[in-house]
Amino acid sequence: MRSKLFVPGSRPELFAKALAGEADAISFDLEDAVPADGKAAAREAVAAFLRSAAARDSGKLLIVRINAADSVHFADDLAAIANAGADMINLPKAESAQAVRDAVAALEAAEARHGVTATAALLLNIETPRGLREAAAIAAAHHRVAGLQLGLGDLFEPPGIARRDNANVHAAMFGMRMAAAEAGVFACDAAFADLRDSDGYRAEAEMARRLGYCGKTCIHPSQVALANDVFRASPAELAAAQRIVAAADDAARRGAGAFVVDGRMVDAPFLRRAQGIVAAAQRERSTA
Ligand SMILES: CC(C)(COP(=O)(O)OP(=O)(O)OC[C@H]1O[C@@H](n2cnc3c(N)ncnc32)[C@H](O)[C@@H]1OP(=O)(O)O)[C@@H](O)C(=O)NCCC(=O)NCCSC(=O)C[C@H](O)C(=O)O
Ligand SMILES: [Mg+2]
Repeated sequence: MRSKLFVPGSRPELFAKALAGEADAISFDLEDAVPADGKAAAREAVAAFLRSAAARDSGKLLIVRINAADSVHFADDLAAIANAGADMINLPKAESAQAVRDAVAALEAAEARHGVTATAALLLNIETPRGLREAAAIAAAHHRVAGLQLGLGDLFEPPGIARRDNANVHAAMFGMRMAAAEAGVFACDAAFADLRDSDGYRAEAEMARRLGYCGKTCIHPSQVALANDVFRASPAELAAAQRIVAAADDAARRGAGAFVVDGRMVDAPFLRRAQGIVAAAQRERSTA
């Protein structure tokens, strides 16, 4: 998931446009992009669209960001979305492992009422000071958790932390990345509000990539190509990874766990990374 494009659930005229674009994932928002008096219509519109053939056959990863577990909208969101066929449910403002388990229990109760078995994975937003402090426990809270999503709007704006200071962004990114790595789930980078600042978007995306994030959130179609470009392995990276994977077969035949490729020692962690790059490129080819 190199690019994850947000579409407000209250703007159904954008749904088909989002599907027609190049984003790997579409995230239908029921939370902050939807005003309180539009929540009911938005959740019905999103649920109906998810059930449509256009959505089902799109090949995109389909995500719904519901409202936070402590909000008055949470139960109604679950009731509408639990059997709509989303690939992932995105829970905002995750703050503790127990709260995540409680949210999963509520989701499973909603699924049971619809007579469906669990299918959607969970993407949890780390976007509060407590959430960042608890991120490793949150990521490991339940086997349905597939990834963590950084939310720098919520994390930085209320306490007045400057986004243009790379050290601030790096600290938050690194903390969440370590938590995701400890739990073995993916990390997705934050939305970026300044639509005119493509250099700023790219700089953050490149920092996220260097930290092992899988992709970056987009809030406008103009950001999708940037994210896809930054998170796609370059031909040189892919070729180097392929050389490592090929050399590993030879090394295994010789009984060697450490070997040299392109002048660098390779052992298990380097091989795992190379295998990941090759597998991602194969997935990209098979869905292109
Ligand atoms: C940001 C927007 C409100 C801008 O909308 P608009 O002014 O309509 O954009 P443009 O006129 O520049 O649009 C150009 C064309 O692209 C289409 N478009 C625009 N946005 C989208 C979209 N998201 N998906 C699909 N298509 C889109 C327009 O219709 C135009 O098409 P055409 O007329 O045919 O040329 C808007 O982009 C928007 O609402 N974006 C999503 C906002 C959102 O969901 N925000 C919440 C998630 S981010 C977040 O919460 C961060 C996190 O939680 C944190 O804490 O940090
Ligand atoms: Mg947020």
